[in-house]
Amino acid sequence: MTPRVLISDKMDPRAAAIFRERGIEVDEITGKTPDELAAIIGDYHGLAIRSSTKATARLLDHATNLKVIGRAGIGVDNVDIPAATARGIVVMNTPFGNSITTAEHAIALMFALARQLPEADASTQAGKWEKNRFMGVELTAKTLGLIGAGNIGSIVASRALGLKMKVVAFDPFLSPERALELGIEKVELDELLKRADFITLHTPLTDQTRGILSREALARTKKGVRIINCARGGLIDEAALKDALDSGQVAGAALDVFETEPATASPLFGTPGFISTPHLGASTTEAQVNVAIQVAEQMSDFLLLGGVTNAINMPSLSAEEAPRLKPYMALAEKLGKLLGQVLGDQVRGVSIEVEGAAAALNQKPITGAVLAGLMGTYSQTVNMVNAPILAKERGLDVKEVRHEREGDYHTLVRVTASTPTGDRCVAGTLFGNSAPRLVDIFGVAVEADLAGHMLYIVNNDAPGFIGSLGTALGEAGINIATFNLGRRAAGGEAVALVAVDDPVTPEVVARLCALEGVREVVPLSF
Ligand SMILES: NC(=O)C1=CN([C@@H]2O[C@H](COP(=O)(O)OP(=O)(O)OC[C@H]3O[C@@H](n4cnc5c(N)ncnc54)[C@H](O)[C@@H]3O)[C@@H](O)[C@H]2O)C=CC1
Ligand SMILES: O=C(O)CCC(=O)C(=O)O
Repeated sequence: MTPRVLISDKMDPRAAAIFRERGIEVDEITGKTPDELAAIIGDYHGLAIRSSTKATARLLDHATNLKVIGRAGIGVDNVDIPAATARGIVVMNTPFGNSITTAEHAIALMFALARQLPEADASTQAGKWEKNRFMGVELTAKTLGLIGAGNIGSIVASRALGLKMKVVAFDPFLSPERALELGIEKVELDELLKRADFITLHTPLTDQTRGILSREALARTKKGVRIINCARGGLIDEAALKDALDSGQVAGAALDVFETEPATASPLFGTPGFISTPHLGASTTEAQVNVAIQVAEQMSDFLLLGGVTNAINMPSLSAEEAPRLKPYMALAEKLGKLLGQVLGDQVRGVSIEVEGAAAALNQKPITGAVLAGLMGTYSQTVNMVNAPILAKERGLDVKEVRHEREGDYHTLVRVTASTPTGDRCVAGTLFGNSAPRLVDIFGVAVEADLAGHMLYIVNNDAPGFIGSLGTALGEAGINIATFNLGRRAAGGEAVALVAVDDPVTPEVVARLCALEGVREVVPLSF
């Protein structure tokens, strides 16, 4: 059967041309409402999008034939990845095609802020010739504070250094070696806020980065700072930014992205010193050609040949290895995700050991899956293919160890993370050669399926704890699906892995932390 692809956002015509050349039927239907899209999505095997289409769980419920979503761009926050994964839909992005363009937009906005270009243009074209009204600032010798020094952030850094600026960066995952290579200084957020004359944001929107420029953070900035956001709305508290512009704490702000898009109204509009563009970061001919060609090639390869490139939710694989390796990679990714969610930016290195039956397999995809799971908790551009390169760039020390002998399990994958406070180890096996199971978490034996929403809880082993935990979750309306317990010794440290039916909010986490004997609570999702 001929595959059919729907292009539902405005995309360079080369994408449609490639699909047609490769024998795929393609429709370009843009500007549809979610309901209109839901009514037609069932006819398609591929969906090619930019940022306007929201691939929600509701839309995907109607996508009965959909096999692949291709994002012509980087951020996949408009795609419900767990919902796509649950429905077996591969989600791909094009991690590097628009990064130079987006970095250039950030630099353009920095110049626009420094010289008040939009206001000066409007005034001049209104016939006012207000030469004395517009006094700018030089960029040379000023300090640029980068929040996020990944792909785009590092390009911004190189351009800023060319402008003779000093660049400081806050990025917990930036290694000192990489910072040195980029010629920038790695600092803590507070230090950046104190020192930066300009701040530019280049992180994904995650639970850790949401509101990173909060009201409190804005209050700690150098007075007269200028702020640029070409990453994602939600990184800055927009109401607090408005107040900071009004008070003069922030001299200028340029936003390409907003908490709610399209942003057709905002209290920021019309505020002196405020500049905005309608999510134009990636909008150059060059970037749009790059991402359109790349997404169409990747999606065609997948639909016609089964080739997987730049997938967010699936490892790249050859046809013969796939069936044997797939359950191991699912296990490895879950172990990496578990470590990433519990240990965050503490992980300096990982050792991946395969034992028993696992030792007979190609270890690279298993390592790739561990790294993709680990780094996927803080980067949207990481996938099976680029995880080892990114790990190297970030100075993550990766070791692979193979033990042919069998231990307690006929097959085992063990991942040990080295952190400044010591090594932390998790291990899993396959039940029935296919079902991943966690069997060891930080030295405590358990037997747990890592799936859906979970809670990792460390508590003092004491009578009554399980009851109070169940009551607290029940009061929050959260249903427990499964409960796994383990402990180092009676009366010592105990670990609970609780699968729950719904995500656990930070408020509920805070309530659980307050229960007697609780030492740590981390919400997990798989
Ligand atoms: N305005 C636009 O049109 C465009 C926006 N973007 C957005 O730009 C952002 C960055 O993209 P890339 O550089 O390609 O991503 P990337 O994944 O290469 O880099 C993100 C960086 O953020 C860092 N990071 C993660 N959590 C952090 C935290 N809590 N604090 C500080 N740093 C943290 C990561 O370590 C990483 O170095 C993404 O959100 C992407 O969607 C990308 C292209 C176009
Ligand atoms: O496609 C676009 O215009 C937006 C690009 C973007 O935000 C991204 O690639 O993350």
